[in-house]
Amino acid sequence: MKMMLSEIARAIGSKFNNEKYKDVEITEVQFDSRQITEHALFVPLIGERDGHDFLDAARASGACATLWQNDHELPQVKFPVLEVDDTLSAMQLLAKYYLNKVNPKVVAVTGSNGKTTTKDMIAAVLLQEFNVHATQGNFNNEIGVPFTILQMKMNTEVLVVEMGMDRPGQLALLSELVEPDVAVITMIGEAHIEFFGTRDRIAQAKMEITSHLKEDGLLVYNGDEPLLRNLAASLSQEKLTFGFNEDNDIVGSDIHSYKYHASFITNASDDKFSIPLIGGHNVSNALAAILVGEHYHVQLATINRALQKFKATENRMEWRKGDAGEDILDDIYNSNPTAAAAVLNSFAAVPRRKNGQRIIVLADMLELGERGPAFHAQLAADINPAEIDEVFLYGTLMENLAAKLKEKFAPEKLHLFHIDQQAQLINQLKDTIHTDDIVLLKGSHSMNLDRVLAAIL
Ligand SMILES: CC(=O)N[C@H]1[C@@H](OP(=O)(O)OP(=O)(O)OC[C@H]2O[C@@H](n3ccc(=O)[nH]c3=O)[C@H](O)[C@@H]2O)O[C@H](CO)[C@@H](O)[C@@H]1O[C@H](C)C(=O)N[C@@H](C)C(=O)N[C@H](CCC(=O)N[C@@H](CCC[C@@H](N)C(=O)O)C(=O)O)C(=O)O
Ligand SMILES: Nc1ncnc2c1ncn2[C@@H]1O[C@H](COP(=O)(O)OP(=O)(O)OP(=O)(O)O)[C@@H](O)[C@H]1O
Ligand SMILES: C[C@@H](N)C(=O)N[C@H](C)C(=O)O
Repeated sequence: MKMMLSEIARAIGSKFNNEKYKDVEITEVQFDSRQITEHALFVPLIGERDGHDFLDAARASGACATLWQNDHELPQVKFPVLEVDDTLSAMQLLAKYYLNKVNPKVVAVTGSNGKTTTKDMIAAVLLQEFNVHATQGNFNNEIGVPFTILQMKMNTEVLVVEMGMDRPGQLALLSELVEPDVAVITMIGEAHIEFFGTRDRIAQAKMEITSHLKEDGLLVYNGDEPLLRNLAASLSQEKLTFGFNEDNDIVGSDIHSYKYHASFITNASDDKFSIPLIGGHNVSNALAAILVGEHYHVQLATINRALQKFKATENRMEWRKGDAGEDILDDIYNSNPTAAAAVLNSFAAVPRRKNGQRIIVLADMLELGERGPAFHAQLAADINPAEIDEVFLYGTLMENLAAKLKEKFAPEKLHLFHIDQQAQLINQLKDTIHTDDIVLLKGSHSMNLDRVLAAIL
């Protein structure tokens, strides 16, 4: 971006500490002093710590102006300070101003699972024909979405923005901020169900993404989810569905999941598609991306090529090489019951290497509320001793799955380890894993499987 401070002040209804700063040029907006480059407007946010305490660090890194919450004592500095009531709200207001100034088409993506992957697929498809800016990583909340918008280049034609939520009302706020031209809902699972109680309420919260969908906008959603079909029925805007049931607008079929890719066909053409991720769930994500690509008149053959070579964000079913030579399927970004079941079935379909074993490492799935223990036990349905040779379960909630598996399978049938301490898990894995093994790692973000991964890479 490139904006003068005077324009920014007007956009957020703020005032300067000194008019002489009005022509200071801003090319970056950043809330973290550790990430600042230069010509940045620093936005001090209040979290566990107070960002206002890092103004000196921000200036040392190249910040040339700062917002300042007016309930904090003004800094006595010869430096542009723009006072505001709330720095996060001001950043959101500035993002909305900048979005209107650049005026790209906006594709907003949400869903219990698959947001980041589907966002990456859509961005790869639209990049074939447009200047695209997309959410980096998983920056998908009330901080991440405005931050993503403010990172956009002035020549952006399409913004592909991921929107996450874990409470009602959050997606309505983000929908109002971006006013999507296209809204995508990948699926409804159990992510964060602790804060909703039922999948119905999760679906209602996800549908908030359409609260500010443009009148001539489009909703693309998973038509295999009855909750979404029911909620979408009353929407006035155009709707398109994707899925595997015949009553969808685009139907995936003839799915083959291999080690490094999955292939499928659709009812849209005779073309065979291939994506560099495994599992039917990723085919579902690709179907959504095909619909969005076609909506923006990208040729099907071009869409196909883009999907074949798209790069997924790390820790999403990413194959890595372990230090013993084993193949590790890294799916550690997050976990919840539907995602875990989907990945377990995809992993079980990956052929063992010669003389090698299939090993799974599952860590607790968090934010599932009082049914958390039952959700963990239910994963036993997706673990078959004929397909899985070693099972490592990590975390207190995984005790429920361990108990269920012991109930189902005699010890000699299934090598099962339930471990509470991460250090012990690492040691046992190091003792167990051999060169020709394939290993799946999956668990909630807060279980920090990244440390386990780092120890065996
Ligand atoms: C508040 C904040 O900005 N935190 C970011 C900060 O973490 P840190 O621990 O440093 O924050 P503090 O609270 O200690 O510090 C307060 C501020 O001070 C700044 N600061 C600190 C130290 C310093 O030396 N200099 C500083 O300037 C600091 O930046 C704070 O602003 O830094 C981390 C590393 O950069 C950031 O990761 C952290 O960001 C928080 C987590 C955040 O929300 N970031 C968004 C950009 C984001 O989108 N993060 C996503 C995860 C989003 C997510 O979980 N989504 C959910 C669904 C949505 C739920 C929503 N309600 C929610 O709670 O998020 C999902 O399921 O996907 C990501 O990181 O991937
Ligand atoms: N459509 C889907 N249905 C079920 N599980 C999925 C689907 N897409 C992805 N997953 C699983 O969820 C994991 C996370 O995928 P991704 O990061 O794309 O989802 P997300 O919605 O962005 O997650 P988060 O809410 O944690 O940000 C994947 O590695 C895979 O295991
Ligand atoms: C960070 C938060 N939105 C989230 O993803 N929680 C999961 C369940 C976790 O932290 O593991």
